[in-house]
Amino acid sequence: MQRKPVVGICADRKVLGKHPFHAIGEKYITAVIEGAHAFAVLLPSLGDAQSIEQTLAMVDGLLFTGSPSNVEPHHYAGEPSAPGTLHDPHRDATTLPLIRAAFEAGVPVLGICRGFQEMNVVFGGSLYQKVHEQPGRMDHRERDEDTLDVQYGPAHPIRIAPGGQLHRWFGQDEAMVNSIHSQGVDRLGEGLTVEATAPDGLVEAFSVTNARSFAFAVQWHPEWKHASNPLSTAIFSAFGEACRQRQQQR
Ligand SMILES: N[C@@H](CCC(=O)NCCCC(=O)O)C(=O)O
Repeated sequence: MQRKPVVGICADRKVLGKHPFHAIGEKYITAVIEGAHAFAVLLPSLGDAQSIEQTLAMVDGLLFTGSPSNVEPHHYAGEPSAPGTLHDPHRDATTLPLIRAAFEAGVPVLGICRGFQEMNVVFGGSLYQKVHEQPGRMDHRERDEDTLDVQYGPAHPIRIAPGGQLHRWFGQDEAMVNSIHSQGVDRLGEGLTVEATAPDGLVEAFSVTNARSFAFAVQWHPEWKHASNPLSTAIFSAFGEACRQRQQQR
């Protein structure tokens, strides 16, 4: 039997009822299985309770997903969050060091939405906490009253940087993407290359310059109905291929 590459997906820690759970949106799991043709394993967000070294030895790639929670601002010297902001410190304590270690070990990393923001922070970047309150920026949030198909449907165009990895995978200069975020890149991290921007100039995708392997992140949600979206297919195919190459090296 041809074993598939193993992709670890870090969970959100959330309290359901009276107990904490570790949860991952099914759309991320199915996109790894179907889009990257990989074997998905769910990783708990318990900080250093589990060894990063052992995690990296078990996987051929890592996916850092979106989440309604925000990265705690102290990780990027930001102002305290507005009262009532949802955070997930257990996830921060797990993903931020894991992203750094994975990059240094040459393990393929794909970041989506919150995962994109986590990667920017790991490389020394900062976040707008409310993009829509920034002069000249669009409102990148979804509308609560809309259906999922509308929320995750096309919301705005992106300009894809000529000569970049995304342009090489996708082959076009523009695409429509969904938009489900209140936070966004303020200062881009060190050693990151912009791969796509929104009409208001907000960074929508970046790669890690000179990375040993796949190290790419997007602000939008390519996992949503990925198979019917050529841009999503291009991203997950490239990620899956990088994970297969890692698997062959193990
Ligand atoms: N909380 C951050 C990131 C937003 C985000 O990841 N949204 C998706 C949530 C649901 C899903 O996983 O699809 C922000 O507000 O910018």
